[in-house]
Amino acid sequence: MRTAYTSDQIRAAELALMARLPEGTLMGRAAAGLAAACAPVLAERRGRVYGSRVVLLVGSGDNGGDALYAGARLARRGARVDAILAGSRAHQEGLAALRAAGGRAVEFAPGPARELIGAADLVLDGLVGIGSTGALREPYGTLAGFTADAPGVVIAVDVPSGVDASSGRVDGPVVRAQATVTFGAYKNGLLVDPGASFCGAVELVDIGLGPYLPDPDVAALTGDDVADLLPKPAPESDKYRRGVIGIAAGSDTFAGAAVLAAGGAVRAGAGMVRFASFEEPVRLVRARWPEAVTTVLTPGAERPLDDVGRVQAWVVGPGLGTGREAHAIVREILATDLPVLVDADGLTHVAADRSLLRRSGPTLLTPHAGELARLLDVPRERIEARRIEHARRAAAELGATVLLKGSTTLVAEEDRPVRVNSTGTPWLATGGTGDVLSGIAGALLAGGLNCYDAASCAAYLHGLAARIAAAGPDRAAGGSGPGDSGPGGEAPIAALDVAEALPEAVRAL
Ligand SMILES: NC(=O)C1=CN([C@@H]2O[C@H](COP(=O)(O)OP(=O)(O)OC[C@H]3O[C@@H](n4cnc5c(N)ncnc54)[C@H](O)[C@@H]3O)[C@@H](O)[C@H]2O)[C@@H](O)CC1
Ligand SMILES: [K+]
Repeated sequence: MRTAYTSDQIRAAELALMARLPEGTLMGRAAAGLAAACAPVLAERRGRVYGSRVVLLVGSGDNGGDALYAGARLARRGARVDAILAGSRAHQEGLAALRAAGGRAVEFAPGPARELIGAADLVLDGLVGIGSTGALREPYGTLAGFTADAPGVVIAVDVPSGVDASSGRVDGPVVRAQATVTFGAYKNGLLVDPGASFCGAVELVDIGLGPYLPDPDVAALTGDDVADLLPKPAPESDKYRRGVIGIAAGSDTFAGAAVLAAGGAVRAGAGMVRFASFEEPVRLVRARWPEAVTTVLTPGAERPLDDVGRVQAWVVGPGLGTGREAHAIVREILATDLPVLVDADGLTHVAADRSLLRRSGPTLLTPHAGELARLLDVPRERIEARRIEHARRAAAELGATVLLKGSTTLVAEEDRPVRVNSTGTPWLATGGTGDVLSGIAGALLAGGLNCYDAASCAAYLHGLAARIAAAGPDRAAGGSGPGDSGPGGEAPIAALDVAEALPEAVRAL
């Protein structure tokens, strides 16, 4: 499990640790780790540290102090190090250390700053770290802008300046780093978009904070965690014990969603899939997934699902439509005390009538930002900008587990860390992949996982399967850290490809 924390949590842990150590110890550890991460970057560009050019962007706080001390270490190894002092003050001991090591420091001025950055092999962003509040002020914003054209490598100190460490929010100018060297523990903003997309590869430097950290605010499952959580068939398992998932999806207009949701469930290992819907989706599901047991629902029936048979969990909503008949299906399913996953059109019914969510069984909602905007009556952009906050709020307000889809998918449940998914590829942003995700999560619910684990394992497998489908099985296994997904060398995928790659994803865990 990879865990992450808010700035306040980190600061409290640092204070507790600092109280037991001589002054300056933590910053010394941080700077040593930072310099150690920079040296190979310089060696790669120049053959060695000696003679390379390093520019430090130095803000007025301790983040700048880290950059100055690391710069001093690199200067002692023969790098030419120039610090650009952006704040009204700078960390005095750090500045003295840099000067003593032969480094130089200049006050910010636009022309010279741009020239220095343009000539640097490495730019260290030490403008602000966990002490940042709000959008970058001037001249920090201008300096962040200059780094966009830097020909050298940009490494962020602790957090890319402009990214809010606690939320991942980005409100204005921001440093886009190729790598981020972070101290003590991951910060939420390094794992959650939009912040995560500015971090590059994240390297964690241990400064001894571990014993002082509280329960994490955010957590990311690893492949090992998912392997441990996944229900496994035992020798005595039969299809009922492995979990029967009921899926109510598709309509005569949107029949394809049904095939995709059923495919996700079949390939994710459901013991049995019972599929119930209107005539056209049933015909298509039967043709594509003969494994599914299908029921055509009687239009206008008072209890449309009476003939479906027993299930252990339900998925309702993908492509189901927003009319009266669909509403009756959603209502009947939510009236059971079974675990229910509500997606897509199902969420529209729930947004129009929240009383549907007052139920005895567990509920998993799987909205994208637009659907969550309707559920919470909040503008979509605000949700995109503050994803952790809104996923958490939705879970509390709606009394459900909430899986918020997006470039970093989040799973929120009251009183638990928000889980952030670390797998995926930009190629996943294509129609129908959400329906597959519903089927996977539904199969895991029916298999006995609770909503929180089913949602986070489903998101992980879905992202991994997408990578495998996009990259080909030989290349895609392994590597599942945030920020290391990318479309390089990958090919477009269709939603069913993701379902088909699920067995390979499970094998690769
Ligand atoms: N506290 C500790 O024990 C350790 C802290 N470390 C470093 O210290 C950092 C935190 O240092 P600080 O608490 O001094 O805070 P920062 O250095 O992150 O930033 C605070 C300074 O930036 C200014 N500032 C805040 N928001 C701004 C904005 N939007 N635009 C422009 N200026 C802004 C503030 O006026 C203040 O002077 C960490 O991120 C990490 O890099 C490390 O050395 C490890 C040990
Ligand atoms: K920084």
